Amino acid sequence: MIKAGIIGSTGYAGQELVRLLHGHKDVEIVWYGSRSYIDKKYYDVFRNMFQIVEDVCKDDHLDELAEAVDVIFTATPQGLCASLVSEEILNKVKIIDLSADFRIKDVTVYEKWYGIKHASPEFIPEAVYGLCEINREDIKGARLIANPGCYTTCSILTAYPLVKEGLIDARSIIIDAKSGTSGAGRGAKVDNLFCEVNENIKAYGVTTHRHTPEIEEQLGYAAGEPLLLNFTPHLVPMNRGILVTAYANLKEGVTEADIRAAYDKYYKDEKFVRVLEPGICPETRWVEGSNYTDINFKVDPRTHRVIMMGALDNLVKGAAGQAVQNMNLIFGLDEAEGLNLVPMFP
Ligand SMILES: NC(=O)C1=CN([C@@H]2O[C@H](COP(=O)(O)OP(=O)(O)OC[C@H]3O[C@@H](n4cnc5c(N)ncnc54)[C@H](OP(=O)(O)O)[C@@H]3O)[C@@H](O)[C@H]2O)C=CC1
Ligand SMILES: CC(=O)N[C@@H](CCC(=O)OP(=O)(O)O)C(=O)O
Repeated sequence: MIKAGIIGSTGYAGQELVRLLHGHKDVEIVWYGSRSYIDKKYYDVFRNMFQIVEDVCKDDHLDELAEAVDVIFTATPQGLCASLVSEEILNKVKIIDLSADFRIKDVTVYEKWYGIKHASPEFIPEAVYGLCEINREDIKGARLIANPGCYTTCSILTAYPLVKEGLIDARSIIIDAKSGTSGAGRGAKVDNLFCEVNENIKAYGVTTHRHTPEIEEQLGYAAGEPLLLNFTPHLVPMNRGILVTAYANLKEGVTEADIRAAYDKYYKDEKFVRVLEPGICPETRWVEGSNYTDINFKVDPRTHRVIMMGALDNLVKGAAGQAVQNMNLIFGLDEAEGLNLVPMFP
């Protein structure tokens, strides 16, 4: 049995990790980390866990935690994981970080976009960007995983095959993305109150959102050269879900068949990426509660652009599901163990 500890088990991403790991036959959660609910029963925080989880929430005594578990998930605000990582800890346990601390390879870029000082930049080079469909082999041998987030997973998976195959002008990409409110976390903020979010849709972080350099970096690797793009997120009044609509100029002579062949090449054997039939647009409701990313595209012959579309559940493939997928790879398990979740509706 793999013993797991979750720092930040009482946040939105952390509670989803608890739910998924409970359905995982090879994992036992032995540490429910929290900051605000120490000594409280976990089910008193999340009543869906009544008679399922009897444990109490614990403070994060890292040394004790590292002795007790094989893997630590950090589902905590930016900067926290970086402050915990050390050679000693990594020699004892694997760390799967759901925050952005180790996602960006250039620490000056991280510090500029996040506005915080990185506490352990010496571990950035060894961290593996845990986008399983793209970095599977590297993940298997990793001690430290930078688990990609919701907007970035959806954006990168949606555009990756066309960038990698050189079918689009990679410098012409525009990504318009929408997120449900759980993407903003459980902490109380005026902007996320019901009356602020309900019956409204708004763009935010325009030209400045911290996910922009992460998407640029990863798609830049696929393109074989650095690239710049526009990324505009929107907050929409639903609980879960990310929808990406991305636009790019097609290279001369590229056909619809070329594009479909590229998606097939990268995703036809991928369990968690579903390329939809022609004419069907991805919708968040058809992936909710599951680890799937649904993807499709349409060519506009008038403008000679391709419109790429993707949808996923921000708390599953965009966070906890992807973290479990990474853990499965690291520990040599079936990649889909604990993740055979049928999307729920409504
Ligand atoms: N929400 C989402 O859709 C996604 C989130 N992520 C990432 O996952 C991480 C968590 O996000 P999310 O769950 O939304 O956030 P929440 O605000 O919902 O939860 C944050 C968690 O971190 C804990 N925490 C906060 N500060 C500290 C601290 N100083 N020491 C220890 N624990 C602390 C909180 O504990 P307590 O409750 O006890 O205060 C809580 O359990 C973030 O880095 C986020 O970027 C990634 C992908 C998607
Ligand atoms: C709706 C909302 O506020 N979303 C968050 C992103 C979600 C998240 O937690 O970020 P990561 O995916 O990088 O982990 C934001 O815009 O900052």
